[in-house]
Amino acid sequence: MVDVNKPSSGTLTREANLQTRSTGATIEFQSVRKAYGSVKALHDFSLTIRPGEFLTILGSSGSGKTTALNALAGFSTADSGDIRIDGRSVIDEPPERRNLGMVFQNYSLFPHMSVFDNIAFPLRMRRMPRRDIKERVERVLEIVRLGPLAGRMPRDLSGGQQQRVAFARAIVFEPPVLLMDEPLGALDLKLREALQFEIKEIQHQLGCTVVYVTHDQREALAMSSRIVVLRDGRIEQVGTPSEMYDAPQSRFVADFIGQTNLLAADVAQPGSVAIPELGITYRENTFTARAGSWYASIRPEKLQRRPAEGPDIAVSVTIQEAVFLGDVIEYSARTDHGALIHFREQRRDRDRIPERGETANLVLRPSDVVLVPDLPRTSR
Ligand SMILES: Nc1ncnc2c1ncn2[C@@H]1O[C@H](COP(=O)(O)OP(=O)(O)OP(=O)(O)O)[C@@H](O)[C@H]1O
Repeated sequence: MVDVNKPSSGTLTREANLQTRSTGATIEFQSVRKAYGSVKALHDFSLTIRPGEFLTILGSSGSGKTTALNALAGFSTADSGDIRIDGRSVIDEPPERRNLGMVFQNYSLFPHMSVFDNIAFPLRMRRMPRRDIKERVERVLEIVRLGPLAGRMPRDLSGGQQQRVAFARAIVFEPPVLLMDEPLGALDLKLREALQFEIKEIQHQLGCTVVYVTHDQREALAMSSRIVVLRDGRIEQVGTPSEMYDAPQSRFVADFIGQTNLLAADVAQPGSVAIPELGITYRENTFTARAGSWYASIRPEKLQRRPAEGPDIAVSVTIQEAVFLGDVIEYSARTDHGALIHFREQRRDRDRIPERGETANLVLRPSDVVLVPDLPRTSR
């Protein structure tokens, strides 16, 4: 029997024979603007989301994520601009005409309806024959592994189970687009990670386009085909998770996505870079950065204790703290020029962990330094 209380590894959903499959839609935001009084929540927001894409809108609180999602859902009206789904403008259509599946943080299940009836609701609204409804709901219950709980009321379910019901209700009518606003925000970390896999797996099989909102960069990296970073209502950068991590285009994105060391850098002429806090100057011909002040973003795993080779840059440090994380050790260390930096090592068997006060030589490849501009905050 399926244990519905246990977070899934994803294998069960794979075994469920999915016949449900929708074709994902293309979504276009065209210069969408929205202000609340003097607060400009969304400035000239333009973005094309491809069919079947898992697109995450990522940003800190108040950056405009929900405003963008609500404009797409039809819960709020854009001040100007257009939103198209498969080429059709939906800007004047009420939410129910847009045919979108939606999942929010607070489950929003109907408390007086059983799990079955909650999931059946969108199909009844669409006047589907009773026999087809039963078949569809049972199939979706199997996908989200809630079959044994079909007769329960929402109040008798755990948070994770309620969220699975909300997810089932959103996918049961096979929508071409699924909107999710912080759907896992109320759950604990372990359950959140298990459901991340499950949602991704099911979306992959359904083929629908997903627009997902979160402020959690780890969740965005784990789930998305592409991420949009919003800052103060503007798009700061759009890219795949690896593009965002490996090639951030601003100090903000470098800092927001993953951990990094951000250090002031001076480019004297194209290809000649000084990072005073590391006490280094080096040449890197692939840099096309213009002369001036930049920030060097160096990911902690790029700093390594190993012999320098060829063009490698060496940095001498004194260990401050070593944090044992099982397979990985994270260190903080002080450079000879006063900067506190972080580096991270995979732990190998029987490696001795250096202690506080020991010196170490770290090595870095010039191509692992990403120079980013410090773009100012925009005024609203
Ligand atoms: N109904 C409203 N009335 C006035 N201001 C609003 C309203 N809704 C949103 N705002 C403002 O618009 C800006 C963007 O809000 P939005 O809810 O889109 O941000 P968010 O990124 O989703 O934030 P959070 O992660 O906290 O939900 C914020 O400054 C917010 O205070």
